Amino acid sequence: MTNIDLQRERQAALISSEDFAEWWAGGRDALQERRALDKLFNEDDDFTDPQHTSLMSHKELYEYTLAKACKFISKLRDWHAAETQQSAIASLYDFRMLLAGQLGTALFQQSFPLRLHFSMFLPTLLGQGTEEQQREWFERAWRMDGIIGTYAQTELGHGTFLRGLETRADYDMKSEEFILNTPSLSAYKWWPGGLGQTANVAIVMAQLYIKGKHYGLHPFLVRIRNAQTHLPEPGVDVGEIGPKLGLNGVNNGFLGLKDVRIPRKQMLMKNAEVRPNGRFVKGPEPLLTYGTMVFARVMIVRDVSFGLLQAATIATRYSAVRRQSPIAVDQPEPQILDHTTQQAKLFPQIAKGIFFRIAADVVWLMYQSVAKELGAGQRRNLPELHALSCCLKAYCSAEAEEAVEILRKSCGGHGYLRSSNFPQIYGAVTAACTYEGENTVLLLQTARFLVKQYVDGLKRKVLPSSVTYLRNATPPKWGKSVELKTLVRLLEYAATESIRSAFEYQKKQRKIFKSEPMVTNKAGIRLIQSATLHARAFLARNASEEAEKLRRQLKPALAEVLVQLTEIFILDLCLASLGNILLSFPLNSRQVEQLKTRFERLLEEFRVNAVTVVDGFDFSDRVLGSTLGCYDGHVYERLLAEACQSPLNEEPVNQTFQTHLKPLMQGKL
Ligand SMILES: Cc1cc2nc3c(=O)[nH]c(=O)nc-3n(C[C@H](O)[C@H](O)[C@H](O)COP(=O)(O)OP(=O)(O)OC[C@H]3O[C@@H](n4cnc5c(N)ncnc54)[C@H](O)[C@@H]3O)c2cc1C
Repeated sequence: MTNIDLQRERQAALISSEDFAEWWAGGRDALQERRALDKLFNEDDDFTDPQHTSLMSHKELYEYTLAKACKFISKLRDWHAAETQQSAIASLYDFRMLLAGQLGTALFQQSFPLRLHFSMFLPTLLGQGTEEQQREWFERAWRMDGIIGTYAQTELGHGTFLRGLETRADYDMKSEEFILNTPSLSAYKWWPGGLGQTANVAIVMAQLYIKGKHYGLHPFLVRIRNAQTHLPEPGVDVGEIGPKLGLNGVNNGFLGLKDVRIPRKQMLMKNAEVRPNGRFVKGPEPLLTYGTMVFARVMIVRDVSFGLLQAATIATRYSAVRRQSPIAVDQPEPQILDHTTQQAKLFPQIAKGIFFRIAADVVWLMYQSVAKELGAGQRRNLPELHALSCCLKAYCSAEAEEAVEILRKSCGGHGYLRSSNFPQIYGAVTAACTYEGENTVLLLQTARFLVKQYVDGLKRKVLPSSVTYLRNATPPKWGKSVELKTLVRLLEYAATESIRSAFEYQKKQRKIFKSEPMVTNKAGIRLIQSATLHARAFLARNASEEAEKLRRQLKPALAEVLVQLTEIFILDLCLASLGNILLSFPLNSRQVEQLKTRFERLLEEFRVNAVTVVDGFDFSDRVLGSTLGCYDGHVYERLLAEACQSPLNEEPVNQTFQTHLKPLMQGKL
């Protein structure tokens, strides 16, 4: 039987969680298809963990995860082949979503070592291999026929600064081969997922040299382990980098190369070619490389929104079950969900998870249309897409990380237990702040684009749609009540002012420093703030446009709840940006008060539907992997059952009593 408080929450809700689930999944058919797929795995005993993976040793976790991952990929591939007939990239996108989505997470709370093969190795083959190379490698790699890949770029000494990478590939004209070397300790590749004991081929990013002349960084397909024996190939020093904060199923590795030879054809040559005679031929601008990066970043926004909503579901259900501290002296202990401050911790995070994913969907659609334009030789919209994917990846991952921490703490002490699953979720989300472009660096890239657009705006040029607001100098109009469109304009206005001020500051710095990088470095803090505000403005506009659509499309009760969430989301963005807003628009204390009051009222109004909304994300208990967040709300029973599973509880007296405690107490140690 379900916990009585959770039952009451569900009965009192004004919307149906099934309606919500249908909308969230993208329609009835999509929801049913996903559920059918979940069932296929959930009811298969091969995929049931014998114990919580957090109780396994590092080595046990790898071996267990890999075995399960192989069965998973094989079963999923059969299903996917039967279900879909699409282009390679669409297929890959779908497949990648499955791996990171409900199913992948339910089965692998700490991810798994074959993921890089799909998330980085295959997209890079598609993005950077010639058609001939794709024929030779992609088909086989998609089937994993003798190929398990990873992507090796980062080195011990360098990650962000790509020109600093030291691994080199020297072309040997006589044998028509490249000779790969990591010439120093700091040149060792470090971090690639699956590299430790899993992958047998790596795409290695290396500096190309022909007759001693340097031609920049290029991707090389390097066999690192023998396809039959899996032993490292001669000259290859490969291993795993050890336990991490999270994602311990991924088997991240290191790689040293000493005079490793590969045929000329194994440089991925879509963007640049080395001819047999050693002639270097630069291809057209590597536009599709950006495409691969955009793909990966959109995926990350989806991933972090997923992690955030897992955490929000756990914390919201727990807050309905947990009772603590009477609000009025003579009253019984309320559900902690009734404390206003608890609502302020939970509800904005639910809203963020929803609107981050919606933004990722929008950028993915943009990506598809820009990819078509690129095919027709047009690159006009590429810089906008690139900037948007950079700033959303950076902003959403940082916000999601913070949100998961807020949600963990909202569960008090129990949130600190591994069995709550917050540590694993946090480990996965925080990693996204660093990989695929470190967040600060991505925000700086976005800011460069923004300043350029600002300058173009001053010249009255037409600006890309996500930054047209930079040309709109009209201050927001404050009406009697707080309106969404006013809030969006406030954020856009604050972003414009911040970009303007960063631009002016750079101008001043140019009088002091001659070099542009020095100027950028000096203006760094302001530039990052501008990019952050731009992300907020974009997300707010996107959410308000979505709210308009929802009003028209959905049942009124459901639409109303989603509009409430939109308002919570945008008000939260405004309150977080209040300092910047006040620099650009003279809000008086009455208006600020209006914002705060509206926010608090919305929290109160949303309260009745909170549990139903998180139910509507349709996470199974397995996906949540948490003692605190199960659908039936039997939190305390699960906490005790999980504690009893600890290997330390297997025997009544641990042997260290005899060897250490007793001698200590007897003064005999
Ligand atoms: C879980 C995980 C998985 C990974 N998987 C892979 C993988 O599969 N393959 C792979 O090749 N790599 C992988 N990486 C590596 C990852 O891509 C790098 O860690 C990342 O690019 C950051 O580089 P770095 O570690 O050298 O950090 P650094 O660049 O050294 O950053 C350290 C600090 O310096 C700052 N900084 C650096 N440059 C600038 C600048 N220009 N301006 C301002 N500040 C700057 C950063 O903001 C940061 O605060 C993974 C990393 C993690 C954590």
